[in-house]
Amino acid sequence: MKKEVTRKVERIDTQVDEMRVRRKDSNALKVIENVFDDATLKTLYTISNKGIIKALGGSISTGKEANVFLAEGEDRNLAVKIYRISSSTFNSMEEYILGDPRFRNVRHSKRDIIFAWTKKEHRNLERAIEAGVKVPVPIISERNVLVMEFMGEGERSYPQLKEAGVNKENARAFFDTISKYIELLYTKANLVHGDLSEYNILVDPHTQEPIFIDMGQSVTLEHPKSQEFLRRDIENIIRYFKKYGIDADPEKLYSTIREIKEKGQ
Ligand SMILES: Nc1ncnc2c1ncn2[C@@H]1O[C@H](COP(=O)(O)OP(=O)(O)OP(=O)(O)O)[C@@H](O)[C@H]1O
Repeated sequence: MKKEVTRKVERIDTQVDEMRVRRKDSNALKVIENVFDDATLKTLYTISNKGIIKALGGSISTGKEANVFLAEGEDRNLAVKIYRISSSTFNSMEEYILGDPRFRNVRHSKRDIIFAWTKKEHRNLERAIEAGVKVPVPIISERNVLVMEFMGEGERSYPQLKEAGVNKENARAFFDTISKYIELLYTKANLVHGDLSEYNILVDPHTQEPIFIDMGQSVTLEHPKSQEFLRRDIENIIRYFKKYGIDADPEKLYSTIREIKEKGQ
């Protein structure tokens, strides 16, 4: 057993090294080193020791505060989101965490905020699923690493809504499902996504089903800015679909969602 674990750990080490070598001459080297600091490598080992990740694959995305990698799981591919400890947007993270009663006891060191943020994304995804919203299934979160279901085919993520071929014929169906998801999140999960746009929604090309992603910043309704965020999410979506002939009133959708919530209380 011990040998097996060592082998897995070595494999991740080699892969990280290979990534470093491959990117040696590029600016991306700095980013890779920022992601795989020693503590993060240790966290990846812990997850690998649990048998969840068998091998780490290529980079899927380098975002403002996190990197997403493909990984080989027990019997399917996984997405591994690693929040960079050296994240530059930490201050805005703090603002979201501090307004959330679920994190009242979190210490305010940068690391603790980032760990809480990772846990928050995991829990938000779980709550979204319970409410009937399609999101990647979270599998484990440890410190700054979140492992989840890979929403893609082969080694490629599903396209973002923006690239998913929305047109005047299919726009209504997309819009209705997305509006329903915003409503379900609010009324059933007590959550507001908080950063919804054509970039944070993937589309399964086989079923044309929208998938919400990036729920680290999603807030509960007690958050002082939850109403502002809900309005903004609705406005972003309505703005996007306007060019495909959907004419919806953001204020009306906002009030409808609030009414459904009040009736259900
Ligand atoms: N579970 C997943 N399955 C497949 N691809 C994913 C998954 N999660 C994220 N991705 C890919 O990684 C990209 C970035 O993910 P996400 O938005 O969660 O990270 P982020 O660091 O917050 O990004 P940004 O800073 O750009 O907002 C997505 O657009 C998507 O292409």
